[in-house]
Amino acid sequence: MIKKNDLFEAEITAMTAEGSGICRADGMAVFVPGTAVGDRCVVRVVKVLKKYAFGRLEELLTTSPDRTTPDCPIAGPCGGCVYRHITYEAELKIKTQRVRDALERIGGFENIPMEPILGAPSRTRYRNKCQLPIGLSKNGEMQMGFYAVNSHRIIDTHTCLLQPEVFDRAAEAFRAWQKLSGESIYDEAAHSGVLRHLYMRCGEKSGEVLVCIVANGAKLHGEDLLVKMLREAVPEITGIVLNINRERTNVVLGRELRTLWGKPTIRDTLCRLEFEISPHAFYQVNRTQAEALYNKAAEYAGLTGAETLLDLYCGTGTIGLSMASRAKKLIGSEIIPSAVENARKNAAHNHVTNAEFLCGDAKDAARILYERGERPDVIVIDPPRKGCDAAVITTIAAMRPMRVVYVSCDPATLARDLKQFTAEDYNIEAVTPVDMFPCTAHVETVVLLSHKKADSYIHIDVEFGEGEGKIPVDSIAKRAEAYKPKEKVTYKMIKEYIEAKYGFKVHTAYIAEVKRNLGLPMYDAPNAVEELKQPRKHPTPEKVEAIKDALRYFAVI
Ligand SMILES: C[S@@+](CC[C@H](N)C(=O)[O-])C[C@H]1O[C@@H](n2cnc3c(N)ncnc32)[C@H](O)[C@@H]1O
Repeated sequence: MIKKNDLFEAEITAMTAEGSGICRADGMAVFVPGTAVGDRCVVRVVKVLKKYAFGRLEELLTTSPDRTTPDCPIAGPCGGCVYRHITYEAELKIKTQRVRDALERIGGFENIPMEPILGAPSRTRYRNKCQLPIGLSKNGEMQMGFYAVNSHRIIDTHTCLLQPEVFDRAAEAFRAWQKLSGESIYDEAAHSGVLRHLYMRCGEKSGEVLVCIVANGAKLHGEDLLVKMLREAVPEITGIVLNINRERTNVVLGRELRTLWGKPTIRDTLCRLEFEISPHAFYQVNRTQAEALYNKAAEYAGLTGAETLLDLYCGTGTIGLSMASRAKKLIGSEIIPSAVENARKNAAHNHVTNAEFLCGDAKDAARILYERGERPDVIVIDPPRKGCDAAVITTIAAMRPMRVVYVSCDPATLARDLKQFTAEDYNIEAVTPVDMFPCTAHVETVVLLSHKKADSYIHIDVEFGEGEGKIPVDSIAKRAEAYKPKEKVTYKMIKEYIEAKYGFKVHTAYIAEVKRNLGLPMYDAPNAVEELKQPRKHPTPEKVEAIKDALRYFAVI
């Protein structure tokens, strides 16, 4: 049995979803970051759990043919680019395999109709947004850059190959201003000091740049000087704003904004539509690949101009709006009110007159639309990482659209949801992985589902509710319940995951507190309830994030 600090020699044979290489020692899987399939290496055991272990690469004995020299000096410690040490060809193969594996193992599908992955034209400088945390070094100097892997330790960084070069210039001007003005730096532990984050957005097509300083206060020392220095160094800047965030939180942006100069938004063009983007608005960070993804979704939607299109989880409406000219009617639905407001504005700004946007949980929105008698011909769904609520899929199936286009950012929850769709009479017609975030572990997938009996179905209208001839809403909930994942995620699993990944322990009560704040069911936490009887401190923001990460990992959220 291997134990911590053991050294062993092994070959990397596969990759985890997070981009670590997998090898075996004493029959146990060991995950080693920074390795590649085909590497033969000496590994030091860092942590041993019941079923797997974590290791550190100590020495590379034989290098994988997939390896390439990382072109970024902080690729290792930063941890953002888990694939910068391998070729793009190899990265795309890994991402394709990840989608295939999830569909086979979780979904139980065979003969998957996979199309080639849509790779990106560039692995560098593709992001149009950055948020750089600011902190103090041990000798009291400002540090700005990225958090080291699994921590809140800032790695001072002057360039990031994922971000446009214009952000580097703006960041340098900001650093120079901080030295001159002496504005204080935020201290997370003490919740004191002013400068928290430098947040920037740029319009790839418009060339506009917005610089947003996130501060623990409503005023900066030397605001005029800041505006002057930024504008002189970066003439592309079209707006400089101050975001006020006085909360003890890991959330980057506060609610309040004050414009220091120029305009508080930027414009960008996506699929021939123009979008006005504020610091708070959701917008795809890789515009070029977002277009590739939307074009594939539009191809799968197969609109002719006669259809009603429903865009569930529509965010600021971008996917649906990009297809609106090819549909008779577009209905978008989204849970965040400000995103719905943005979607309506985006529609008006682009003279789209056949669109309507609703605000609400997808589950309720789908049911309300069903009850209203809407029978969309095509439904596009683009849910968050946790996938769709089972009740959403059940109601979609009751609407019997000809086609469903599922856009997913997590192959595991996609596979789970596709299993339900196929049980609800839908066939998987095509699957295309899309690489939206080269060098990182993320992969998006677009799937086309079509109704199994599209040519021969009888249309039955069903009324939800109580009374004769109506279907009780309860029965939908029961049907949906049957599709919920069966494996029970225990507190122990969450604790083990966090200890392995972050190196610290968390109380059951902390997990329970985070679950309760997220509105998750608490029935499986008798110990947590006991522990909560004792007065206890609340988890630190770092622990809250670690717990949420674990809940996401186990697909609880
Ligand atoms: C992956 S984003 C997709 C956004 C949009 N389709 C786009 O491409 O820009 C998922 C969206 O689902 C929304 N969302 C999350 N949970 C939801 C729910 N339960 N009901 C409705 N919308 C939800 C999020 O606010 C977010 O805008």
